[in-house]
Amino acid sequence: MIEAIDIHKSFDDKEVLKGISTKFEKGKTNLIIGQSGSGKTVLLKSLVGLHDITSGDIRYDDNSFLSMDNASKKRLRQDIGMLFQGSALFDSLTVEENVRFPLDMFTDWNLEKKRERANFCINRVKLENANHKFPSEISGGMQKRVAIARAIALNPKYLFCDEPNSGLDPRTSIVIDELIHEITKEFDMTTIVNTHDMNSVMGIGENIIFIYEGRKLWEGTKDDIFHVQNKELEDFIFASKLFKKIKENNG
Ligand SMILES: Nc1ncnc2c1ncn2[C@@H]1O[C@H](COP(=O)(O)OP(=O)(O)OP(=O)(O)O)[C@@H](O)[C@H]1O
Repeated sequence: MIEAIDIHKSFDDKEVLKGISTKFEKGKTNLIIGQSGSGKTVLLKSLVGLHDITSGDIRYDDNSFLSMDNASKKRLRQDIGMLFQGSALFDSLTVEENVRFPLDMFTDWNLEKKRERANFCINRVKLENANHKFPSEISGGMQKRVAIARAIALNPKYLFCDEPNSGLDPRTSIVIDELIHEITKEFDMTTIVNTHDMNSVMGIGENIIFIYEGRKLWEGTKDDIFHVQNKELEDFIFASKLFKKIKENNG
């Protein structure tokens, strides 16, 4: 579990996160939703330590991130898998080399063991036979799978995904969402996904927090979200004509 405790984050005199507290649960896909500019990416980066927060705390399984010494932070980083916007693959490396990269960086395993682990991850995301291809030779959806395989290479306890569906068509987006959801269950990870895609919310939203102008305005599950009386959340959900129609049809 990851806990955010009253997180504030400012850039100069601009306060972007205004006191966010929540719990991201283990074995669940936790979604952070909100319109563009609401602070989702700043929150995600703050949670993994890419931004220093202005005040508050972050607890990883009850260990305060701010109180950790450098050695503990380094160990924690190896327990964190990250999936960035785009896929951030290395163009000059093959699929297998991309997936092996964190193992090359963080383990002292021999080549055979690293290849075995990389291939396990590649097979897990159903990319058998793509090992020797370069990113430019595979589709956007396949690149995203490679990025997922790389993110789980070190068998992380925590998985962070920033807009995993950006640039993908709706069908491929569903496949990627389902893959993230499946591996979360399979490896019992605490997964946090930033998204403004309502299809993702309805597909994999087990625990959702809604951010509006740097504040958490609501949290709940996909089953609750349509019954919430909150103007900002309704504006966010029903910005999509499809979801507006669904609501009208359900009375
Ligand atoms: N390094 C920074 N310096 C100053 N302001 C920043 C910085 N990073 C983000 N911001 C500001 O913080 C606010 C929230 O940005 P953030 O990227 O978290 O939004 P978001 O909800 O992730 O949006 P999107 O869905 O478009 O990615 C924006 O006003 C942005 O300009």
